[in-house]
Amino acid sequence: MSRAVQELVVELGPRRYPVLVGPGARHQLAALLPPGTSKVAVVTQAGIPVEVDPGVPLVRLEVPDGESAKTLGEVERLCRAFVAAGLSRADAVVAVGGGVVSDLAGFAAACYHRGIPYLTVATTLLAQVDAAIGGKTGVNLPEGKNLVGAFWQPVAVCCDTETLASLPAREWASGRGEMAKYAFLTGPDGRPPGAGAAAALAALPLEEQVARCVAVKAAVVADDEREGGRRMVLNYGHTLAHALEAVGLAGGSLDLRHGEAVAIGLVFAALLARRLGRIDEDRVAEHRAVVEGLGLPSLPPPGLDPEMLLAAMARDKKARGELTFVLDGPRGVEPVPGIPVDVVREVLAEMLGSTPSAPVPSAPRGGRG
Ligand SMILES: NC(=O)c1ccc[n+]([C@@H]2O[C@H](COP(=O)([O-])OP(=O)(O)OC[C@H]3O[C@@H](n4cnc5c(N)ncnc54)[C@H](O)[C@@H]3O)[C@@H](O)[C@H]2O)c1
Ligand SMILES: O=C(O)C(=O)C[C@@H](O)[C@H](O)[C@H](O)COP(=O)(O)O
Ligand SMILES: [Zn+2]
Repeated sequence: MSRAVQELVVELGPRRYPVLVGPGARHQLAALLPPGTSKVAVVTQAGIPVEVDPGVPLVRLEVPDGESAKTLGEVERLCRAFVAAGLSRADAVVAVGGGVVSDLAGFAAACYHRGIPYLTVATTLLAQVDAAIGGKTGVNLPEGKNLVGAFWQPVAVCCDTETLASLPAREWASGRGEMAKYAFLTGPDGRPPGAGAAAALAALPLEEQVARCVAVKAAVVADDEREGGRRMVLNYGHTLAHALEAVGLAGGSLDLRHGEAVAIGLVFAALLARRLGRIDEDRVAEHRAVVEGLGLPSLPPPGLDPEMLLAAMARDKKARGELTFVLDGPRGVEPVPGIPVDVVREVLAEMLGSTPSAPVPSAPRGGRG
């Protein structure tokens, strides 16, 4: 069963769409295009060895590698290439890549002609379990991550697990950072969220791991498409993660993948929840054990300026005057507004003062790296 392509659905009424998960899912792309599509722009990166056949003429457009490619300038370049290719509202954009490609191509599709259809063939673990689904598209500003964007749902998503064969080890680990997040949101098979859920997820065949994460994300998105409330749980670990990434983008020597930053952010959120009396030390240790067990860092690299991180966190999109953090607690993980900056500063000092411990690498079943 798990080797076949499964079809999950993001239930959004007239904009509901399928997410195909499994080996060879990309070969169904042609059948997923909106009827009447006459051509597509395939947006990808030079280093991604994945070909797609949409069954209609295509123009192949490459975007640069890395987080620094998520810029408004790159969106303009893409949109001008769409004009050059004669793309109309009857055509489509197909993103073939990881989260950088789908965030960029999705946002370009959302803007071009005020919105044309787009589809994603997700080729990283992180994109398959998270970035390709849910319709958050956008780019960074020098001031911070994902500060400009749109909710623009894809027409369909292919999570073709065959494409992961060429994924570098570090990108596998980064994808597991988002999977660690899911482990604290839900407990599959009746287990409570946390270490047991992470172990249960990791024990599944790869296709099933991806499908479980997609199912969790699809349910949350269907319930709260535009992040009025519950969807914020998908941002667990992201308030510090985005600040770390923003500091990296601002020219520091920080080199963190998104999933690595999320792993550190999950542990930070646990420390903050403990400081606020929401969880105990054992639960913090559980967060550390989960991320380290997945081969991910639980502490930021040394030498970071806490005030730069605090300034970046103040620009988080969940903030409403004071900071909003997604925190674990007696009711599980939930958004918590009104977190005083001094408390965050104190917990940050605690974390930055800790001695980094080496992550313990271990690959889940079906995962490489
Ligand atoms: N929109 C969302 O809901 C959402 C969710 C999570 C993350 N994100 C965003 O996604 C981005 C991170 O995405 P990512 O982790 O996929 O990183 P990425 O897109 O930068 O890809 C990582 C690297 O893997 C390469 N690559 C991709 N597929 C490959 C393949 N099959 N074989 C070999 N190499 C391959 C890429 O060229 C790149 O060098 C961040 O910008 C993050 O903010 C968005
Ligand atoms: O889909 C969501 O909602 C998420 O928050 C998923 C996150 O993993 C992802 O990193 C997302 O891009 C963060 O969005 P942002 O709104 O905090 O920029
Ligand atoms: Zn994320």
